[in-house]
Amino acid sequence: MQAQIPTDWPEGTKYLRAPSYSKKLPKDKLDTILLSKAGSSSKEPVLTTRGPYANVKITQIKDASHPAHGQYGLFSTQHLPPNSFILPYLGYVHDQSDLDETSDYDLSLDRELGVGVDASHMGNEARFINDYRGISSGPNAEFRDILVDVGFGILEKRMGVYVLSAGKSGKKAKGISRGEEILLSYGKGFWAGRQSAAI
Ligand SMILES: C[S@@+](CC[C@H](N)C(=O)[O-])C[C@H]1O[C@@H](n2cnc3c(N)ncnc32)[C@H](O)[C@@H]1O
Repeated sequence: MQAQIPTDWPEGTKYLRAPSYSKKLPKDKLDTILLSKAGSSSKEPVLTTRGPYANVKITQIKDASHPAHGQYGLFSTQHLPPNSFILPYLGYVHDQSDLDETSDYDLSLDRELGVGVDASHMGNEARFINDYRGISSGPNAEFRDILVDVGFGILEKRMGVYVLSAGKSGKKAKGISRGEEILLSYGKGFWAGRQSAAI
């Protein structure tokens, strides 16, 4: 039986159900990502999760006023309550010795160790989440550290995408409505980097 992949998944990009580790990642860095369940006292939530994700849909953007018109975005297929987990951000886990500086899909996993997750050639639905700038007044989702129980007594450190907490604003209290685009903040650094690359 062929394993399922999401509708509209791009040809030539590998669909991942778990992170793919660079062979150049040294053991001491790997040991900060793959933790023993028995010895772990981490505060992060421990989840079990595996794609494809039915709560989201990869959709081509047809609205000409959308800044990523013609590209893809990630939309919800159901109401997603405030503070709820949506999906993990999967990709190629690497350090600075194995970095693609041209990637627009590279997310930091551990800033101190210089470890990132690059979803340019392989990843899951999360690689399609756009930045809110020019689309909405703010993001409706954010990255949070998570631990995933991968069995064999191992917890794997990943980045998870969560719906923003309700906060004080009435808008955020609704969470993400069915059919709404999921939007993150990539951070100003992402756009500043693109600007300097274009010069
Ligand atoms: C991680 S990808 C997001 C998915 C991408 N739209 C796709 O179809 O593969 C990041 C790229 O999406 C585009 N993008 C994301 N948010 C955007 C925004 N607010 N305005 C313009 N382009 C955006 C940019 O081309 C950026 O380099």
